[in-house]
Amino acid sequence: MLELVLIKLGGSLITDKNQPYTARLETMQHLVEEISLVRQQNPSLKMIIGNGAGSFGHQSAHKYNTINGVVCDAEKLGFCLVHQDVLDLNVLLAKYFLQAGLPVVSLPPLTMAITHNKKLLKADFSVIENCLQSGLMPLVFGDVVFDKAIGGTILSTDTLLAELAKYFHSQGNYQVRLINAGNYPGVYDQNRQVIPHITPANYSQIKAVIGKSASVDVTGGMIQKVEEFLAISRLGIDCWIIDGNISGNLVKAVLGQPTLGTVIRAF
Ligand SMILES: Nc1ncnc2c1ncn2[C@@H]1O[C@H](COP(=O)(O)OP(=O)(O)OP(=O)(O)O)[C@@H](O)[C@H]1O
Ligand SMILES: C=C(C)CCOP(=O)(O)O
Repeated sequence: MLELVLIKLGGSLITDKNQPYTARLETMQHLVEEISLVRQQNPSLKMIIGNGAGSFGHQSAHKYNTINGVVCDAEKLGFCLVHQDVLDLNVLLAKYFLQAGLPVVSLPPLTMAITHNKKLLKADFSVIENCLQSGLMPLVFGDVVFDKAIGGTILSTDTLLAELAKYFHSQGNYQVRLINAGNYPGVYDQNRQVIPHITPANYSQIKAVIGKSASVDVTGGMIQKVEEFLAISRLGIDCWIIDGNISGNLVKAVLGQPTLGTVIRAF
């Protein structure tokens, strides 16, 4: 069995979500160093990296209401501007990976996925497969996508990584896990204590305390994330939500060692 870890570097972590268009460059560099350490310690582990849009794409996506459709000329221009914003942030991150000697290839989801009324309709992940087979690291991100019903919308990194996790899990030769590193220590309960485990069995008691992002965010914040991850956890894909600011946390989580945070699993 090959081990595949999908890693989301949250927009809340790699940008300051309360300051439009403000990247956290030192944090990016540090996260890249951690992923570099993982590769040194386990060269056979496959990784797919995804980065959130943070205070880049969420700003323009909010301004143009892109998630709800792309019909008029202003919305069409908005679609292109959002795409450019997510590319701009992704380029900053990609450069750190390449400087560290990690073979990442930036792959815009716009070119691989189509939705219908915001739900994934078709996806072609062959380029991601080819990357993994060639020993390269696919680097994806939340993006605009064409939508058969409403013209265009937003596909979040969380949704894309969950789809990719399902896709590779269904092939049967990968043991798949997902790690979400953010600017939060995990999922909080009503007393701001981190909930260690979320399962389909305890979710109904926890749900009420999980909400949207406090910043400009069009893709649903923590509640959307937890529900995406809960859905794939039912297939046996374990998902961790961890604090990416704590040095060494990402390395431990990706290598499968005990890590502080919230784990979402089937039981
Ligand atoms: N119970 C909760 N526990 C933790 N965070 C919560 C909770 N309820 C709401 N939130 C909010 O959700 C935010 C996390 O969602 P957000 O989508 O901003 O994260 P991200 O994936 O890192 O960012 P991006 O979407 O830009 O990639 C937190 O910063 C917090 O404001
Ligand atoms: C806002 C855009 C374009 C992408 C959102 O992706 P996310 O930051 O992973 O939720």
